[in-house]
Amino acid sequence: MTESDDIGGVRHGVVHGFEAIVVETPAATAAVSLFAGQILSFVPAGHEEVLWVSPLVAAPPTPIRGGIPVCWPYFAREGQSDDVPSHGYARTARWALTGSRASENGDTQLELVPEGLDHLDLTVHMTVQVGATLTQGLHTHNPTPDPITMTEAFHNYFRVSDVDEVQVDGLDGLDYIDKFDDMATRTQRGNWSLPKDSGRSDRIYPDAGGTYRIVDPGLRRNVEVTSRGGRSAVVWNPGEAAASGMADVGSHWRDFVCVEAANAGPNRVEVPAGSDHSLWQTISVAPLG
Ligand SMILES: O=P(O)(O)OC[C@H]1O[C@H](O)[C@H](O)[C@@H](O)[C@@H]1O
Repeated sequence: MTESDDIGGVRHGVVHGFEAIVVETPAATAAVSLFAGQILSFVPAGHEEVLWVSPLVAAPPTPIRGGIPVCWPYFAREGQSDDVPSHGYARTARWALTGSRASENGDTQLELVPEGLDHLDLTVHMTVQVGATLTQGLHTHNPTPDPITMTEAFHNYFRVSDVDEVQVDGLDGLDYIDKFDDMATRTQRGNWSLPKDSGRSDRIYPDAGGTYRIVDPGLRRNVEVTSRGGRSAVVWNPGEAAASGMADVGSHWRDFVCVEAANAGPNRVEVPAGSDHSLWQTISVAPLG
């Protein structure tokens, strides 16, 4: 998509203090920050805000705490030296809107590219489709003559009633790498809930099934994430003690859980020379029955 059709419902605005592309369709509203290409808001018609953005969010170039950070071309500092920014360069780049169009079903599609990342070997662009569901695609191209290995994530911050009261299903029986326990491998038994003993979670679930559901009795809704091209799930909340040392979380740690669609840990992606790779996710909301 290199052309912009002249469609209604797409405008520039300021959301949470960030210059953003605001999308309004009959089925939903959404906003994408041009700093970081980060989706900051998704509100399907008849529902409340799905995403959490910290009320203590800092100004650029500090990464935005909340919404959907795009971690690219690596997750955390995996496979990198210690002196690189956490979660890659895309989440502190300025992004440009390169296309917008209406699809046949009334959804609005955006295409965005990060600027100033020409020093990287890989290139990337992102598609965002706003409708009753939110679909996001991160498309990596390797223009070099050699294969390149990468990791990545959609680092979704979901707004919840109380992280202590929600569960995440779709993970039962999976092994996970516990980043809060020296990368120990353990097995998930039943749904995820915030561990009562440690009060925090930083888990990579490799080879996960691709469908994860946040069950939130307090907000009386399920939020479902389905991923294609993303073999890992990550579930993160720093818990009270660590959050108190984070300027942009603090006392608000209960208000979100990150359930991320990723390729991380052992699920590195090798992009062959001259080839492409896409990470997709779709987010949907349903009332709790
Ligand atoms: O503080 P950030 O760089 O935004 O990272 C926040 C978190 O992201 C992921 O979930 C990682 O697994 C965590 O280890 C990390 O703490």
